[in-house]
Amino acid sequence: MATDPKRPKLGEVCGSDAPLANFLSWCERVGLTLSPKVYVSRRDTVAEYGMLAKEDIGEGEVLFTIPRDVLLSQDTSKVKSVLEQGKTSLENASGWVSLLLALMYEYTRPHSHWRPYLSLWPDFKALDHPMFWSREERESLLKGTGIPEAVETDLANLQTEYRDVVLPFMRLHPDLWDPEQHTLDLYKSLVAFIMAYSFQEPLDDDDDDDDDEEDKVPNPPMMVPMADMLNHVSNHNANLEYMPDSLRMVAVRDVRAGEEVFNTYGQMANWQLLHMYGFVEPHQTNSNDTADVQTSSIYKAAEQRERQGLLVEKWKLLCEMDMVGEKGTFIFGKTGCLTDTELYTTLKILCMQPELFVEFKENEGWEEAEDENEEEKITRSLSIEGLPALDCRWKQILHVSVGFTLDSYGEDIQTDRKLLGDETALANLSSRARRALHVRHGQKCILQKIWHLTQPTGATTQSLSDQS
Ligand SMILES: C[S@@+](CC[C@H](N)C(=O)[O-])C[C@H]1O[C@@H](n2cnc3c(N)ncnc32)[C@H](O)[C@@H]1O
Repeated sequence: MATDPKRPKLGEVCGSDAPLANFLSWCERVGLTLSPKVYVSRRDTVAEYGMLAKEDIGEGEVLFTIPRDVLLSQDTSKVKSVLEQGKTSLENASGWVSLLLALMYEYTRPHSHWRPYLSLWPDFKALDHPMFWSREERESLLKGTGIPEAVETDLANLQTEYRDVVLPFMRLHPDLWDPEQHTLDLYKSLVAFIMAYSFQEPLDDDDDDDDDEEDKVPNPPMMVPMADMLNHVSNHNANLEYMPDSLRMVAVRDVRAGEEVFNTYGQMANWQLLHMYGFVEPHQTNSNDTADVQTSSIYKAAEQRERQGLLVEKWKLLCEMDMVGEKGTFIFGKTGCLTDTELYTTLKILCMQPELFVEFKENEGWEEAEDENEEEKITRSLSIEGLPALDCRWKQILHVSVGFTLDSYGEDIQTDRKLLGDETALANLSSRARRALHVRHGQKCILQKIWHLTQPTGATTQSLSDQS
């Protein structure tokens, strides 16, 4: 391939980083093209490797292009045909097993086609997702955040998957895999690595049909060299586009020379960032931060209003309508409720007069004509601006359930806030404790706001910092 005279020389961009220089040469050989306006570096980035702008970049400019055959997936790995033959036995809930087997194979094969890329992967010992913390650490630092429960599920699933699906498959192919080398520990590290470094191509929009949206099987994850060098912030400036023959990273706004190029890993709340990627953004800057209220807390709060009444029947109907569930949650973001239709329907039914509820059940739904602006009305009424004007019975249920949620954390918001304001105390915290603090505090800020806005009218207005 001819050398582009505008391209920065390898030594210029990588200093003494031989693995990076090797990876960039490989990129040239396989046709992965990098704009001369960007470079990969470990300096001046938020975390290890990242991409920086060498010159000003305009919105819409392509930063790099990756041909599809450079992607590392179950469809491009050397073991592709074996995985395809065993497809039925490899089907599993997560849909990750085939990629995991492909990665275990390529990662431990000295002459893998992707070796220069694989050599750039971080040391797996450095991965610090909560799945590598002790259970006690998770319970004490992350109580109430939803992470301990999510991690327990992950760990149980990956162990079952390895024992029941992966091990039997490897034993059928001793020429390709060896359980002594491809251990449960390696499998677990690769699960965490896929969580943090893989990409999942969105499903085609063309056959968008709301009815079977839930039946659609998502695309399996894949590894995308170069794209996975980019760090994430919610206020990102680049985005990966999926083209028929290639993938390309495109600037979504102007980037000044010297600035880091940030991809987006999706609209990620801090609990999701910590769970899947092992890091957090400060709550103030993470516009996607959220907090959950368990549907069971709404039930408990409704019980205070309607001990003997129709509550059980109403809840059963809400379950049948898929508005609530045993482990369901209502999600609140910085602008209000994000699961607004579900919460609106729940509150409406819970607060319905008995005669109306009977009528509602008989009619199998609302009698009133479908309002075209209904969705907008619902979103507005459960937004931060709309909450104070909500029906006082709805507000009471929300207020009490949010109070239960705030009580479910290990410590109150003032304790967290004090710690965050004390630089010395903060510096003395372990990195895990610090990241956990950011997750908890962000969630509590959102919940406390909802708690405040749903206070019964006429209640003495306490200042936000007085509330627990
Ligand atoms: C797709 S990789 C990005 C490349 C990574 N920096 C590297 O050198 O391998 C994702 C990982 O980068 C780190 N990361 C990404 N964005 C970050 C951020 N804003 N703050 C801290 N760490 C970040 C996290 O460790 C995350 O698991």
